[in-house]
Amino acid sequence: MTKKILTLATRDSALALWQTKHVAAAIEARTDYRTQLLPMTTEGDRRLEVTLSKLGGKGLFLKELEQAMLAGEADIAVHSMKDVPADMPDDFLICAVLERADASDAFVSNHYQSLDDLPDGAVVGTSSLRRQAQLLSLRPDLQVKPLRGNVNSRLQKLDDGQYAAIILASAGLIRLGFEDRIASRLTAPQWLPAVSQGAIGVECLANNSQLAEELSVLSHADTHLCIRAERALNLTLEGSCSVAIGAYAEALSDHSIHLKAAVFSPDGEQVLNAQQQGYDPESLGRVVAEDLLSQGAKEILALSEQA
Ligand SMILES: NCc1[nH]cc(CCC(=O)O)c1CC(=O)O
Repeated sequence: MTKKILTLATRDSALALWQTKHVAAAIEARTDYRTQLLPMTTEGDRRLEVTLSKLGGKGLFLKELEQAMLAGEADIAVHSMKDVPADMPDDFLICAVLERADASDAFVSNHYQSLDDLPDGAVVGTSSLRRQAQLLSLRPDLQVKPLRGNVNSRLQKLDDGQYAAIILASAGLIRLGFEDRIASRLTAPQWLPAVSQGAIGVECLANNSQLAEELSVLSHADTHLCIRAERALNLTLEGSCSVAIGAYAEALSDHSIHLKAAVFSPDGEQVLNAQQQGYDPESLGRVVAEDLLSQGAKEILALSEQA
């Protein structure tokens, strides 16, 4: 019998293609399916050079891929979980989350080893309010300047000399073969990544429960638990990637999860922290979010919406 072919919808950026080929290889190794890719340009990609930080978290990297699944042109879509909004439309579900890679942010510079090495008033590139806020909370003297585009074009802008340093996700750099550009890692608990950073997810139609079941073998149990906790936190905070929320969950040896999260004002002057350990990822995320809300997170996140 010939094997059935699964069509994987993907964005057409270098990073998205790497991630989708990674998922395709796992599917071919662990299921009876063969695979083909359907690369697409999403609205998020078209706006990448302009206004993304305002639009992030609204699923602008997903819509075209989801439409391809509804139209029967694709069976699944592959995403950076970081780009998947916490509240998914009812028609879709995440059927697998692969083992998380390095979740840290990377400090990338051609002249300096770390944040502490930067001279007074140095220009650092990022368009993420979360990264901006953490930079300024640690180093209020720095000048944070916008930096947009895909990973390759952001590195090019650093090399052009517009910035003393830039901040990118370590996972994206490593996947594209740029690990040697990482001068140092900004790691938890001192520095928190975005919700779901470093994790790749597979989305399918909610009514395709057979496929969802078959693809669940791709999932990494501990990663999936951690991502569920972080996403539950985001949902309760009504966060998107355009607001300054940092979160990082870790699975412990007794199968519990530890979740640490923070909410920042865009200028980094206000920082709320919360952390908790628990077994149920959804209630853990909610409890940590409620702790942050009781400390005034709503008011601080409202500052992000205006920024
Ligand atoms: N915001 C875009 C985005 N979405 C996922 C990654 C990197 C890979 C990942 O975090 O899984 C990046 C690039 C970056 O933030 O530097």
